[in-house]
Amino acid sequence: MHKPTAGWHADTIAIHGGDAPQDPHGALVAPLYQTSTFVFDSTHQGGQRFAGEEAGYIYSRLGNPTVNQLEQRIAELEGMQAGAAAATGMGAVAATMMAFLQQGDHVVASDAIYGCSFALFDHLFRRFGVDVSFVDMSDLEQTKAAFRDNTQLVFLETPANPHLKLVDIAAVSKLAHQHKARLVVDNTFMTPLLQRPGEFGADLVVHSATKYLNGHGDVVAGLVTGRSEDIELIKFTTLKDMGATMSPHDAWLILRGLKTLPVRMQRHCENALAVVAFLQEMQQAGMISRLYFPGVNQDEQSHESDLLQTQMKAAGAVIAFDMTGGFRAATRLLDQLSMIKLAVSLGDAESLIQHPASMTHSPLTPEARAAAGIGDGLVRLSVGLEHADDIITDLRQAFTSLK
Ligand SMILES: C/C=C(/N=C/c1c(COP(=O)(O)O)cnc(C)c1O)C(=O)O
Repeated sequence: MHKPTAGWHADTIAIHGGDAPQDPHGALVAPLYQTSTFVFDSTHQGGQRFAGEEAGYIYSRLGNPTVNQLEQRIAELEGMQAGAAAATGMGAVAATMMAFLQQGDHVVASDAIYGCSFALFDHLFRRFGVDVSFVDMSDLEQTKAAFRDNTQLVFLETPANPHLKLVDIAAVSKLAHQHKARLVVDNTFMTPLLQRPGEFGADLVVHSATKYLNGHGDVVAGLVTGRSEDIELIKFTTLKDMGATMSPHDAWLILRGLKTLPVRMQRHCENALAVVAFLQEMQQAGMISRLYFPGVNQDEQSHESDLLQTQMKAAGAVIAFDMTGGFRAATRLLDQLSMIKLAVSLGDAESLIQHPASMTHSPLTPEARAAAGIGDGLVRLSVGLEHADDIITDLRQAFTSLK
């Protein structure tokens, strides 16, 4: 039966997007194809499939019906032509970047990115002869100056991990394309519900699906979307041969999580605004020296409020703040919380809090951490789906205990 996907809202695509594998029994939820390999009718058919002469599945590292359904759904949500699924967010980042790089190439990367993405670029890529320039992409002149004749890729996160720095996707995309480079945007903190980087010139959009997309803290996975030819290259060179493909079971869980993504993002964002208001009280009380949340520091980046209007539908639900008392105060605060969990990751139903300098961004060199403004007093909070009052009550008792 033809599915009229054109014109659907994201809320509908999140539930019905992607072609469900044919099921003879009419199951509402497509069966999970938890299989490593697929049986051929004949030797000839097997050869035809390997040769690409006949459509059909071969082996789950090369493609799987459940995984394909997810890849199609995330591509429809991002408004991109195609998608590819990876075992982790880092698998998606690595497979995407390496599909377009070779020894002697150059990458321009934002200096505000997740610690392991920094480590992949700064440690691993350099070992294989790819040079990376890390720049403050809120400074377009500095960004422009970083390009070289051999620049093949530009990589950024916005809002960036850990303190939500915003980057003008359209402006950086223009610079990338002027230099015949592709722009890769990591959209993990927003999801396509709040931001679609492809609409502002991103060529490839990557996600840690571990976070909001799955949203239940029970999967580690990654996704990338883009033009069909780029996604094919990623799927059938780096992902296939690096072996960083997603399991069918993880894809099935993420398909399940995506159904509630729209309502979850709405609640995450509502809760975050209430928590920001409380943290602003702590800032006025002198316990927080600086609060990071899109649109909060109007003085710093009025351009930030423009971007919040033009490329984002909401500010998201990750908040960061510098404790006035530095590392010691940050440690005491985190250790005092009871309902909010002291754990890395983000985008789960449970509120999670962590210390970037010693945890998620510990792979950064001290110089890189300083350049990215990640101090020892910085705390990052992923606001969950609990009742906002209960989140605030837990924070309030922890702050009170510091007095
Ligand atoms: C512990 C992990 C955290 N982040 C991860 C992450 C990844 C990498 O995603 P996998 O962890 O490989 O699924 C990619 N892109 C972004 C913006 C991320 O925040 C964390 O920050 O808490």
